[in-house]
This record gives sequence, structure tokens and C-alpha cells, in this order.
Amino acid sequence: MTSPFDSGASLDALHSPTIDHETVLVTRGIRSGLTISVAVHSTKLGPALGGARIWNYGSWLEAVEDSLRLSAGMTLKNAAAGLARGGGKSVIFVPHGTTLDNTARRDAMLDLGDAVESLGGSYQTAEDVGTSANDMAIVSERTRHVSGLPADRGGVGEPSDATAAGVYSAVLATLDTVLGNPLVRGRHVTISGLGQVGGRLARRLAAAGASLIVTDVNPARRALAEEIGASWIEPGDEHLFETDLFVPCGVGGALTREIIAELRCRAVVGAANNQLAEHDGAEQLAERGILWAPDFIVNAGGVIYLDMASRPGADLDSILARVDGIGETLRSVYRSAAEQGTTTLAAAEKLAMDRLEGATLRAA
Ligand SMILES: NC(=O)c1ccc[n+]([C@@H]2O[C@H](COP(=O)([O-])OP(=O)(O)OC[C@H]3O[C@@H](n4cnc5c(N)ncnc54)[C@H](O)[C@@H]3O)[C@@H](O)[C@H]2O)c1
Repeated sequence: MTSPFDSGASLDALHSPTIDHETVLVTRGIRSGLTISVAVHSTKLGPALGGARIWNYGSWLEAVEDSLRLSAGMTLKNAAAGLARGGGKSVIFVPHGTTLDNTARRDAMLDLGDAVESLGGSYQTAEDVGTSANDMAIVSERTRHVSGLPADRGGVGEPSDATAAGVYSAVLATLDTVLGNPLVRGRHVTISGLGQVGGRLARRLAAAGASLIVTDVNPARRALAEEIGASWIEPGDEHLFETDLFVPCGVGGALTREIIAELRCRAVVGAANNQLAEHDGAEQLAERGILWAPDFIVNAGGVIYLDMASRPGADLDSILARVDGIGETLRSVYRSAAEQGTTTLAAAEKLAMDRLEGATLRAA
């Protein structure tokens, strides 16, 4: 049976006789006319928290399917991070060839706000791929169930600093596991994707003395490579370079069967969501002797920040300590996988499922 958390799920999920999700709202925005899907996978641990994605898809059904998959992933991520939060995600479907001007974008965000509000607080949205803190400020005109607003609007700002800090902690834990110590100086690291998270991570690794190869499909990012003394390569073949760590920080699905077969690294640890193009990619990586850091453990810094910073009396030091704890969580996943003879993905999923089952038992 296909796992509900299978990152390679297909549209077949839409035809299965049951649904894993608690609520799925598919609506046509009254202002924008755009299809919006808000999927609440689970509220067992608390109100669902997960970002709002605005993206081009081939059809609205593909957008719905993406929201189903991404919200299930948020249940895992939030549970594994030890948050009292369930998993949810929203997706605004923009047909290929359609571009949104400022008015249309504002309309889409107001429509999203209405959709989120209609769920009565079972789901809280935030920024994600294609959306920003400023978009969330517009969403907040229609609902209070939104986080990550700009600081000048009384919000906690966008979460990339925390995500990058969590990935850095995961990098140290991974170096320690595969090379016997967490020293960064002199280690070879290849980063694919120099955006909000990858860029911050690259700066930090360069400052700590790593030898960096970096790439991005956006040629403008080359300036950062020059600034921090990293070697820039054109995107496409970055996985072929021999390195200690391969760090995917671009879009999901980067680890296809072909890429995994060609990787020349000790470990893969990166920010990108849903890195495995196929669920059995975890087995393929393990067979090749490459340690894979499950993405939903590694990139939880942002959601930890959004959850903790939006609570009354939030204290930055405690948030940073919790984000830094991602390294320790990852070490426990590595240990458990080694002891049980499973993949790191199976160990990470078990960690999340144990927390969900613990909550179910406490509620019974
Ligand atoms: N921002 C966060 O707090 C956060 C939190 C959790 C997970 N993530 C995940 O981390 C990843 C990066 O997030 P971000 O906020 O930095 O996004 P971003 O859009 O700022 O940066 C992504 C970068 O990757 C580049 N890119 C895209 N496809 C590429 C490819 N095939 N090869 C090389 N580069 C490519 C883009 O040009 C861009 O510069 C995403 O998968 C995102 O879902 C981000």
C-alpha cells in the first residue's frame, strides 16, 4: 500500500476510496477566480500549521494533489519537531501561462484569507514557495489564522534565518556521523540552490572554512558565490562532483533515481522539501552507502520559529536552542536507523508516528 507520506504520490490518491486528511477545502476565489485548495491532514497534535504555496500546475487537480501531499508532509514535520501542531498546507493554482499582476495577487491572497478563516482556526497559514511575508499581511486582512507577517506589521517576519540555522545544525550532526567529527573547516560541500535558505547556509559554511561548490538556475546568484569565495558551476551536473556533503536547497524532487545513482558524496543534507523523487530513493541512497538526512527533520527550523515566536512571551534564545536541537533529533534518527537496520526515512517517519500515536493514546 502506498504510504500517505509518499513523496511520489500520484493523482491516484484522489481516486482512493478513503481519504487520510481531516478536511480538504477546494474553492474558487470570489475575487481572483483562482482555485485554492486548503488541506488539513491532521490536528491530532494541535491546530495545523503549514505554508501557502502559489504555483503553476497543469490542472487544478494537480494543485489539490500537491496540497494533499504537502499537508501530510507537514504532519510529519511538525510531529517530528515535537510541536503541538498538526499538518496543513494551502495551494493557490495559477494556470500555466497566467501571470498575476499586483491586483490579481492581492485578490488571490484575500481569497486565501477567506478560505483559511472558513476553517475556524483548525489551520494556520504562513508563507511558502511563491509567497512572502507581505502576502501574509494581505491574508491577515481576512483572517487572524496566519503567521509570519512582516515585523512592521507586528508579525514575526519570515522564517528563513531559522530554517538555515536548523540546516546548519543538521550539517554538523551529519559531518560528525559520517566523518567522525563536526568540523566544517576544509570539508567539501556542494550546495544546489542559493535562495533564502541556501544563500544563508552558504555564507555560514564559507565563514566556518568549508570548501564550497555552489550553483543555482538563477545566474544572478553567482554574485553571492563570488562574494563568499565559493566555486560557481552551471546547474545540472553539480551532483557529479566528489564532495563530503551534497546539499539540495532548491525545489523538491531533486533526488531522482538517476541522480542518486550518480552522486559522489558521503551524505545528503539539505533544506529542500520532498527531495526524494520516489519513496524508495531512501533505500537506493542507503544501498549506495550515502547517508540521507530526512528533509522534514532538517528543514523544520522555520516552522519551529513560526510556532514558538507567535506565542505570547516568546523568547529568542529558547527558539534558537530548539532550532539548534534539530542536530540532536537527526542524530537520534541516524542511531535508530542503524540499530533497527532501516532507512533514515523509515526511522524519521517512526519518530513522527510515535509522537502522533502518543497523542492519540493520551486523548483516549
Ligand atoms: N524558506 C524556508 O524557511 C523553508 C522552510 C522549509 C523548507 N524550505 C524549502 O527549502 C527550499 C529552499 O527554500 P527557499 O526559501 O530558500 O527558496 P528560494 O526560492 O528563496 O530559493 C530556492 C533557490 O533554488 C534555486 N533553484 C530552483 N531550482 C533549482 C535547480 N534545479 N538547481 C539549482 N537551483 C535551483 C532558485 O533559483 C532559488 O534561488 C525549498 O524546497 C523550500 O520548500 C524552505
